[in-house]
Amino acid sequence: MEIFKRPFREGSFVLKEKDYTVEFEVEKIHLGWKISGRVKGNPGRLEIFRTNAPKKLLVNNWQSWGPCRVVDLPSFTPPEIDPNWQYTASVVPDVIKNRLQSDYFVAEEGRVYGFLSSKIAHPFFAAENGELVAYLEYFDVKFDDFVPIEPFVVLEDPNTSLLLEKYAELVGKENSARIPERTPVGWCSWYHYFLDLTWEETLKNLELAGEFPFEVFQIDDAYEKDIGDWLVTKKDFPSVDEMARTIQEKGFVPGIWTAPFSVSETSDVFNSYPDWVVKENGMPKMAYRNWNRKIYALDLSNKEVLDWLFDLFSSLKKMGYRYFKIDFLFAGAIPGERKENITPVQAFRKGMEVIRKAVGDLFILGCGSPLLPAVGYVDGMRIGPDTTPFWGDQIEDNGAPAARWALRNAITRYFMHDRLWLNDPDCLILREEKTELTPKERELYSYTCGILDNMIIESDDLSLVKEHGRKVLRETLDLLGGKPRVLNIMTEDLKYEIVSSGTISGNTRLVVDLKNREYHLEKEGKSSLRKKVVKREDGRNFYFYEEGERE
Ligand SMILES: O=[N+]([O-])c1cccc(O[C@H]2O[C@H](CO)[C@H](O)[C@H](O)[C@H]2O)c1
Repeated sequence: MEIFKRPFREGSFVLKEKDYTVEFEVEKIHLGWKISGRVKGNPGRLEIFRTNAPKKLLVNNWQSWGPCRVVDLPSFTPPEIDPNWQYTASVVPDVIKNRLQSDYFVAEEGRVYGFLSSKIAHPFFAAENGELVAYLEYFDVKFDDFVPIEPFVVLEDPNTSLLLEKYAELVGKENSARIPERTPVGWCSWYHYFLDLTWEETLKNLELAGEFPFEVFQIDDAYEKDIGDWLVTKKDFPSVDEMARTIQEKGFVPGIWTAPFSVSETSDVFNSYPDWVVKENGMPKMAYRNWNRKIYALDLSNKEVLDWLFDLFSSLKKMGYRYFKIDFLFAGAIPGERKENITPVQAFRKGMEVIRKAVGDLFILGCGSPLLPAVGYVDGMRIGPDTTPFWGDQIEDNGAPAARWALRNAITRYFMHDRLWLNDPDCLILREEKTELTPKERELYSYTCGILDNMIIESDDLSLVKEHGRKVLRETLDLLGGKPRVLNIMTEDLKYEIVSSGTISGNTRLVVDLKNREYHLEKEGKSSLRKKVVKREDGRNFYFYEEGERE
């Protein structure tokens, strides 16, 4: 093992290079070592750590939709990257096009290597000629004064799941993670209606939602005039204000979808302020392509842009929205030219900070988001690709929508839940028509989300949800409240064993096979204990169980 190109050992060190200086310390911690320090100058792509690469690795993509999966290094070949989506694949696309890349952390059997934050640099690992190398990418930004490097840990124990949980606990503490006490349960329009949602159908579902155990009623992509023009609705919809009022009057928490760091080439906001976006050679730079348009990224280093964002979310809050799904957040962190010379990660966090300030303590669900830089800003986070009303065996495991890969990510990123935020495994689809999912697949998806104690949001035309769907939803909610662990996280056969102690249904165990679409669920009986999560003074979460009625 090497640290800053020297043999790995404890102590304090200084590394003086032509373009930069690093001061760092290697210390022993529980289950391993921690490396922290500071850097000054122009560090570029800074090598932190180097070790022999194992054959089998748990590899993680930087943002919500990307895969977190076990990869066999000897047989790995770099994937094809769609130029319209190169930044969802990687924020350093030159790396992923040539090597195996893992962002933020990487695990092998018995060992986890991980960075505790991404506040300035982008931390990643690359496999190079049989070695595993950890880098901090500083995107050519020069620092006149010392700035902290993102702390790095090496953790060792035969129980890899325990190590990942420990790693997440350290990340949560480092970033003052927000862990809401209550998991929102609700309805979302996207996975039935997609862009064809109408106000008439919204009202129909709002009426039916009263028969379901929902708290949140969230309108997704469809209502807005254009990407960036969030306060103007399409012809069929009433005003954004009236939508909130109508949902509120029915007794639900009004929820709304936006993609706040994105503006389309046709939007009013871009055409009024073409200077507000991230550029390349002085010209607006395409962040990604969707909705048949070029999408640009707002320059979050620009004070005017931040003021606009603050006003947008203050307005939505004032209208009565209390649940904000903020999507395509990776756009805020793409590399490119910005007004101020700060890293894309720093810019992204300025945007997140402003949204959090504007909405106060209301619920923010991150989506399409860089993971580590968002800890401490979001309450919930999508941790996988979009689900689909079909299983998706034939769909590639690259972040494209597929129920199978969405659920796989909910399992492999289970340890983030309750430590970095609440995990959103994406919506349950429980309708009996206009779906190719079999009853077994619908049960399997839902019960896995339940035992993982995740957010439970359903997305259906509720008039198509019959007795089976209602029962599955009830049983899913009864699986919440436990402390889940995936016992065989490093498995390659997509057959996972999950246990959760202290759920509403007692101690539970689920074996779920994503290849053969089979599951086996065991419940030990209803628990009379109720789970409590208390934030300790040191910022970590303390879990305990007490006697008494569950809420
Ligand atoms: O369709 N796509 O190409 C595409 C690419 C990437 C993400 C994506 O879904 C994202 O946005 C939609 C609304 O547009 C929903 O809010 C999903 O829940 C969210 O995850 C869709």
